[in-house]
Amino acid sequence: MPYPSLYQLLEHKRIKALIFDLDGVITQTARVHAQAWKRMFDAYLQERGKREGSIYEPLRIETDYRRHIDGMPRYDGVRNFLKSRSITLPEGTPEDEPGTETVAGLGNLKNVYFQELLQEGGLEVYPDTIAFIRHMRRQGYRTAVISASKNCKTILEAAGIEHLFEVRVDGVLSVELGLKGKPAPDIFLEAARRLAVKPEEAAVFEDALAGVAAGKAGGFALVVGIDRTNEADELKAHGADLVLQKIPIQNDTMKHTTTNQPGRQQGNTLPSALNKTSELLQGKTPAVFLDYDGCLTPIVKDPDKAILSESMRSTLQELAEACPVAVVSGRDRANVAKLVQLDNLYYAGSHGFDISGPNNMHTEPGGAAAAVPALDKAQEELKERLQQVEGALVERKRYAIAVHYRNVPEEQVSKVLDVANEVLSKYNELKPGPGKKVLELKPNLDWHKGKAVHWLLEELGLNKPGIMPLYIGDDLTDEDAFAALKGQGVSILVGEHGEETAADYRLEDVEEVQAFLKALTREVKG
Ligand SMILES: O=P(O)(O)OC[C@H]1O[C@H](O[C@H]2O[C@H](CO)[C@@H](O)[C@H](O)[C@H]2O)[C@H](O)[C@@H](O)[C@@H]1O
Repeated sequence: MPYPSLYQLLEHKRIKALIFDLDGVITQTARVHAQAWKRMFDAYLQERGKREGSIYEPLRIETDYRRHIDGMPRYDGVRNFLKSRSITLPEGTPEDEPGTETVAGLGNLKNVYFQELLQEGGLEVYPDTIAFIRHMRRQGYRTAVISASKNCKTILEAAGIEHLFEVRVDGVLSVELGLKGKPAPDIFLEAARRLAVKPEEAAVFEDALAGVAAGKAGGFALVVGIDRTNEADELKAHGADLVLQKIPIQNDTMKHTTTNQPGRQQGNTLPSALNKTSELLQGKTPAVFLDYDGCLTPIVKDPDKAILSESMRSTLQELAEACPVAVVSGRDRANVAKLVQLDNLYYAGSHGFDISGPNNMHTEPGGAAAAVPALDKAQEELKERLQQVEGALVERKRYAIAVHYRNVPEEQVSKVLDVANEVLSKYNELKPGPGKKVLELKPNLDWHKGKAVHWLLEELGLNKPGIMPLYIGDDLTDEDAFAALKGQGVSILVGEHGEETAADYRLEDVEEVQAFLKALTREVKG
């Protein structure tokens, strides 16, 4: 069997978040650090050798630096390397003059040299990593950057890439939180905690030996060793599951699109579903699944004002008399059922966690009840912290919270998102979900609209050759349902959501959805 690719491993291990070391993985600063260390230590060792009449042995980057310094917090690096030369110095304090003969003083001098070298040589990123991060974020992966360096923020800003990471855990924060340096896993675990994922759901990307060891020790699902210095065996020996000299973006991205996510494309390239009802049904009876906002009603500023038109209601009523119809919504189930006001439909609310239907059917197949205490607490904190932000709206559903920012002034949006992410990071029971001008906090469970659709098909006895499942939706959350119906049914995207889609057809807007549903009813009724 061929060696699995990075993308296959990410898919296979159901990874949700990617945590990147900075120096040597994202930015070409690892060798700048190495030069700064060498400059500082060589001068110190030479002077010390002269003073003590001993032989001066310079710092060797390939061995001394890689084994004893690389990836570690600044003062740990000083102490560790000196220990390897049997030298012990007083600790000193962070305020020590650069060059003072203390651990802190030598570390401070190294930082002066690092800043100088950065000024002289400029700052370069690794384009492969940046392209990969951009690509994966578009696929919905969450991203964090970690670094033992206290210069992390400055470097990210100088490179203009700080926006690519939702979470940053750096040398400054590590000191504040008392995190142990690599090879201890603390820094990676803190990043995972802030991303609200478990280590088993995250991949670590590291070039330092101490860093891959830290990823391994943290129990991360995948530790990718980035081999910039021809040390594949060493990286593996320290715990890397996969070693790459460069992150493959071109080929693997193509493979990812064609094998793992078949048929994904831009929404505006899809054929229209209008006037194609008989072609789509292939003589079968449809089972129709409909999203609510943006599909049955236009998107409006106030979620309470997304009222179903009388005419759409009668279209749905007639369709439901001809075949099974379900509304699969991010909204609260009771709320969406009240908006639709038809009792011969099925309703899957809170993104499919809460399902009801005719004859008093009510079930919660995703197992979200355990997340309610976390949702309650998160709701309370969000309401409290966002009440002063103009336009921010916290909408509680039974099994999700929507933090709406559609009406928030542009300059305040990042504040709303920061608060939402911060609250989210406190609860392992919750995970984020994207939407249209909304960030949702959902139960951290493997359940979504696609699973709800499969569950309904099975439960209603619709998993049979004579049935053609049809799903119509406009949002990113509907992509789970589109993907779930691949090869079994037909998916229709309404309008655009800005990302590639797994849908087969498109409809422009709510009017076209209604025209399509009317044609469908005519087709089924004959
Ligand atoms: O799955 P859906 O039925 O499409 O529900 C998704 C979210 O829809 C609502 O928010 C969206 O529509 C609002 C009204 O048009 C709009 O103001 C908001 O910006 C949109 O994100 C609803 O409020 C959420 O609870 C649903 O999750």
